[in-house]
Amino acid sequence: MAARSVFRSGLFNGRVAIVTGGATGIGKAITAELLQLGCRVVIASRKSERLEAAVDELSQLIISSSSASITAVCCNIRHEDQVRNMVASTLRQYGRIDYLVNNGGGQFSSPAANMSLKGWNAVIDTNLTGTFLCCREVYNEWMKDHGGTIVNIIADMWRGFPGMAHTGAARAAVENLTKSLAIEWASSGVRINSIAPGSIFSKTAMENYKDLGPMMFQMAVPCIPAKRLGFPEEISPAVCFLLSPAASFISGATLKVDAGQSLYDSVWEIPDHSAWPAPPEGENVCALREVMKELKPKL
Ligand SMILES: CCCCCCCCC/C=C/C(=O)SCCNC(=O)CCNC(=O)[C@H](O)C(C)(C)COP(=O)(O)OP(=O)(O)OC[C@H]1O[C@@H](n2cnc3c(N)ncnc32)[C@H](O)[C@@H]1OP(=O)(O)O
Ligand SMILES: NC(=O)C1=CN([C@@H]2O[C@H](COP(=O)(O)OP(=O)(O)OC[C@H]3O[C@@H](n4cnc5c(N)ncnc54)[C@H](OP(=O)(O)O)[C@@H]3O)[C@@H](O)[C@H]2O)C=CC1
Repeated sequence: MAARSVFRSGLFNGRVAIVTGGATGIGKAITAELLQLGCRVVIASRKSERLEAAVDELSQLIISSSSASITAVCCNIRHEDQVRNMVASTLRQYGRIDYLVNNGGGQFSSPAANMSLKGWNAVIDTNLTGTFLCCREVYNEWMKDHGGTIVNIIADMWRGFPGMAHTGAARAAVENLTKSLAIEWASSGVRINSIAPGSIFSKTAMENYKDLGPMMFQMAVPCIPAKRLGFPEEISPAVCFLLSPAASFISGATLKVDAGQSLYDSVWEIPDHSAWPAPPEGENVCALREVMKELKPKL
């Protein structure tokens, strides 16, 4: 369960949020914090047993005097009809949608050369097309006429994402989509921003990678200036901030929540090799050869 929110209790009283992937990991922390702030939250993802368990657990956070509530709807964001149903059923239930958090998503780890078209498409459809469908549907059905705020969860793909090239491409595309929609939908009073988390540990995130999971998260630690992993409760306050009136002049932006990881080291090792094309011959190459003779530099 999430730590207590630092925001003013009641900040989101009477507001309604959809959080995709809201039953696990980062999404669960976002849901928990929104509930503590009085929001009525609809969590949406594919697996009904996860949704039910989260509703049972997180409803215990709601104190009797609060306007908060939590309900769930099964939705695979890759399917347009299910996204339409998620939005329509939220509007039937609550009559408004103030916030959309596009958090549902993920990928598998594989060198790009080994990715099948099916695997590539699964990741692009989930993270890019799914996010687009949710944004478009919420906008057309509610936010176009009433305004609202959207936060897209992306990833640390600023230097590419070797080992997860499909998700790097999809998340970079969502960052660009965020900018386009910030302009197209400004006249409706819609703000839209992205959050790019670093390596954030949760049991569900780790288990997605099966046996590789523990090692992947462990390998990331030396590449994080904080020298530790992040946790979902370190992402949710940033989401609440961007949804809140404190961010009323922020749109089309991306907030990195990564302890500086994107500025630092990469887990992807490039083996020593001699495959790179030789430099053009000339006086500088000759001079370097002379100077570095003893060190045997590669040219
Ligand atoms: C390195 C850097 C460290 C970096 C350091 C570590 C930092 C950690 C960063 C963490 C980032 C996170 O996002 S953590 C969050 C993790 N959580 C998630 O990813 C949850 C959601 N993910 C998923 O559901 C799946 O990963 C996803 C592929 C997107 C969807 O799967 P589905 O089964 O629903 O999709 P389908 O349409 O059936 O297609 C699945 C196809 O995908 C391919 N596929 C799926 N898993 C595969 C696998 N392990 N290896 C190869 N290919 C695979 C196959 O082609 C599958 O087809 P067949 O061959 O026919 O089966
Ligand atoms: N953990 C990390 O280090 C980082 C995570 N992220 C991103 O943050 C988000 C949350 O991940 P995290 O909490 O860590 O991991 P989790 O695996 O716990 O969360 C992923 C969530 O997305 C849902 N989901 C996946 N595919 C779909 C789909 N097609 N339709 C609807 N819901 C879907 C899952 O639910 P279900 O299986 O029931 O559908 C699950 O609740 C993801 O987009 C992830 O890629 C980004 C950068 C780093």
